Amino acid sequence: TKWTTDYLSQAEGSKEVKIHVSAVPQMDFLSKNFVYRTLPFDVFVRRAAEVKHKEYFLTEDEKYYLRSVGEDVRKDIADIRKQFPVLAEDVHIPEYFEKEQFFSSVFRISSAGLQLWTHYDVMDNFLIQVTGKKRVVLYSPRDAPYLYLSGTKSEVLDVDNPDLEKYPLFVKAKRYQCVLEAGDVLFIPALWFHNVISEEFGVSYDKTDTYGNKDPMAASRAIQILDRALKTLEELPEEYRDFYARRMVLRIQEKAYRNDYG
Ligand SMILES: O=C(O)CCC(=O)C(=O)O
Ligand SMILES: [Fe+2]
Repeated sequence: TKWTTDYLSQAEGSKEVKIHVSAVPQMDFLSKNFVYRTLPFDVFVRRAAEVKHKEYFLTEDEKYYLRSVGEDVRKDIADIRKQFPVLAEDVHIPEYFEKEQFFSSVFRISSAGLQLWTHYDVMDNFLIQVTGKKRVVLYSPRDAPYLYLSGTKSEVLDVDNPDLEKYPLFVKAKRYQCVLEAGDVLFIPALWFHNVISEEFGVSYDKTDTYGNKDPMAASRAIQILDRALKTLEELPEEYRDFYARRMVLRIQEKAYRNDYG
C-alpha cells in the first residue's frame, strides 16, 4: 500500500532508466514491435500508470515495461539493492533459500495490458508481486517440443488465441495459470516456461537463485557440440544421415534422459 505512484517517483527520483516502449500490448521478439527508450524514473512511473499519454514516443496509448539491469549491462547483474536502494529498504525478501544461492533481483514495472512473451530462465525464481495484478501462464519444460522455441522464447505469442495452422502441436502443451495480486509470491522453477500479462499497472520484482551457473554453461556448450555433430551429418547422403540421426536420438535418450519421466 505504501508503493503509490507518488511515493515511487519521489523515492528514486529522476535517475535514468532504460525501458521497453510498445505500441501494442503484446510484445513480439520476432518482429521487434517495441523500441528501447530512456526516461527519468519518476516520469516513467507516471507514464506507466496512465492509459493515455500527453507526451509519448510512438502512440498516445503506448505501453511501458521496465526490467531493471545492472549498472554495466554486460558485467553487472540486476540487484534491486544497488539500483533502487531507497525502495529496496522497504523490501523484506522471504528467506526461502541460502544467501549464497542468490543470483539477481530484477525490478519490474509494467503498464496495464502489457504482455511478455513465453520464455524460460535457467535459474529458480521467486516472482514477488508488490502492487497491481498479473496473470501468469506456465508450461512444463517437458512440453518444450510443443512450444516452437526460438532460443529461450516461444514463437507462439498469443497463448490465448494461438494460430493452430502455424503451430499445430501447441494444443498438446498443458497450460497452468494463476493470477498474482499484491502480496503474492510465485515460485517459478528453473526451465519452466512463463507468459506474463499485467492486468493492472504494477510493480514486482523477482529474485533468482541458482545451483551456480555452471550447469547452464555446460548446457549451452553441449548444444554447440550437438550443432557441430549435425553439421557433420550433412556430409552423408540422406538415407545415411536419417539412419545415423535416429541412432543419435536413441543414444541421447538412453544416456541422458531421466528414467522416471516415462
Ligand atoms: O513479471 C514479468 O513481467 C515477467 C517475470 C519474469 O519473466 C520472471 O520473473 O522471470
Ligand atoms: Fe522470466
